[in-house]
Amino acid sequence: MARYLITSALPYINGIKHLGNLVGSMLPADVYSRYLRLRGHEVLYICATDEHGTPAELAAKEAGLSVEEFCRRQHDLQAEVYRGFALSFDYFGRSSSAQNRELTQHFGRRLTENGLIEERSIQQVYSPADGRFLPDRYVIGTCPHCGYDRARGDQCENCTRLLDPTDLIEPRSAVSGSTELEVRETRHLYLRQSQLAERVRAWIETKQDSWPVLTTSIAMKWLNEGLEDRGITRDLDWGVPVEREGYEGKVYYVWFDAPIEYIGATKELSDSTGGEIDWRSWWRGEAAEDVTYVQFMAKDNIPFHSVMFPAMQMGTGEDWKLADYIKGFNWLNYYGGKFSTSQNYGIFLDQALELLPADYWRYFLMANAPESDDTSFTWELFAAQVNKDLADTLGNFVNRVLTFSRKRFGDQVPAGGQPGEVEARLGERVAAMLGDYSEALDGMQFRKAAQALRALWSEANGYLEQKAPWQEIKTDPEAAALTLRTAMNLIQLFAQVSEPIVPDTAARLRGVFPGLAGTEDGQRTWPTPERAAALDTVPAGADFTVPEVLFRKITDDDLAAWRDRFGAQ
Ligand SMILES: Nc1ncnc2c1ncn2[C@@H]1O[C@H](COP(=O)(O)OP(=O)(O)OP(=O)(O)O)[C@@H](O)[C@H]1O
Ligand SMILES: [Zn+2]
Repeated sequence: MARYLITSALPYINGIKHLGNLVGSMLPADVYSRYLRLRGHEVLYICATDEHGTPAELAAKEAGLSVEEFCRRQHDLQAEVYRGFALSFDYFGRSSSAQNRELTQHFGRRLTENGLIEERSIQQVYSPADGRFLPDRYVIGTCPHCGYDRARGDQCENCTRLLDPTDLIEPRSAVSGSTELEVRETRHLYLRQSQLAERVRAWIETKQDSWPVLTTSIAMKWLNEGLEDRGITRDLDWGVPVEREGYEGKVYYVWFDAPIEYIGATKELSDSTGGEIDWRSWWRGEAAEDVTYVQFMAKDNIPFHSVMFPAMQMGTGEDWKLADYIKGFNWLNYYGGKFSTSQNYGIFLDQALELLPADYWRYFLMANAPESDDTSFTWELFAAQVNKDLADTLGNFVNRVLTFSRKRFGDQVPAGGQPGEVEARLGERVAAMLGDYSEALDGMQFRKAAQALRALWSEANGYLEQKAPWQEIKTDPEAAALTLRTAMNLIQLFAQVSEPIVPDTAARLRGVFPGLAGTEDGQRTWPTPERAAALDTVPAGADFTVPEVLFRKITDDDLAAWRDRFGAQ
């Protein structure tokens, strides 16, 4: 048994997230966590809402709420939606917590003591029309590197380069649209990343062979462009206060405190258990030496996690746990463009759950995860895969086997004769496919994992077609009984191994054999190849029940209505 610390990029607080956020961070982290738990490992899966920064402040204002109240409500709404998607966080915290404030200030102090934070007088964009200094992302203009005309003052979404607002060509205020911007002098703290660049580079170089190319290439691109010192304070009220004279009305930049919240949330959990779970044992020095720390995020977040956060951790001179693996994702697009919360574009998680239960989405998203490239959600593809893989392959198999067996042999698993050649070969193939599936999950190859799971479902259908118990029963009821018992063992295997990707369905499949040992929470395990090949976990005579139809088909009418509702072109 090993210890795994898993974190997924923190969802920002500005509204319910969309399918892109889910597939690019939380869902793969959940699938991996569930798999590792079934493998018997000790897993701590941590996530939280990212609550600081100007967008939260502005959204609160628009909602007529104090920013504290706005964040509290939005946190609860997000938490509820994630429960709906069966995300198995061990803790879902809040970056505005007292724990995070304390840790962020601690990081600030340590970095200052080590000479890695310095004060600079800078020119900052002030908008007289808005009566305020504009935070970087609230200045919009043309990217000097690639010419993208809606680049934000902190980062160009198009070429991922980090920017300063004053780099932008033809800048304007994102708050009021005003182009009458002034540049005024103000003082801010800078993280001297340039001093840490070589240490970070040396660290990334040790990961070149094992991390996804997407991750290391983005990290290296950043380092090769020259790691510049980065402003880490902002003129805002909402955030972690900077403990320094003259810094009243300034807070730490949201990208400074957000990754620290991975630690903060662990401490929130630790405190909520009265110290029973010791946060230090996951994050500090020797106590955390046996921990494997895996982070999940999409590509825009990779620079912060592969370079800036580790630089901060190293810069403290303390023994913080660094990421052992960073799994990065490309974009999931919705028709022509990127899903976007701020543009209200695509399908949002609450809407998705109104249409269909979580597993339909979870399966589709993992089968189409944007791993090697961007991928697209289309309603047509979604309907086709749900209908074929979930309804026709898995759902139909389960339903046919159980209803037919009940009709001919009653409410217990029929005995039948000894497994023959066909069953032996089936067992071998199933074990091999399970091997592929496990390997894909071990390697965090989620598309491959979903494919391998589908291959197992499909193998079961192939077996049933080949044996055709509805024919066998006419001449050899014993043979039909053997086929059905074997098929029921496949159902039981699916109940075990489908859990990471479609956990609610797995729970319903466990309900098929209510008395079976080892199916309770905390007792479930991952089958060994031998156990999978034997196909004999469910004995003859065991009770079974027939579940309601597992997956409903998406009809042409559904498709038309959903395309219409969400806009699809
Ligand atoms: N279309 C997408 N496909 C895959 N991952 C995405 C997509 N959009 C956002 N993400 C990821 O979701 C995670 C949470 O992001 P966050 O809440 O900050 O939203 P965001 O990136 O600002 O998205 P949006 O642009 O929709 O507001 C991050 O890891 C981010 O990279
Ligand atoms: Zn650009």
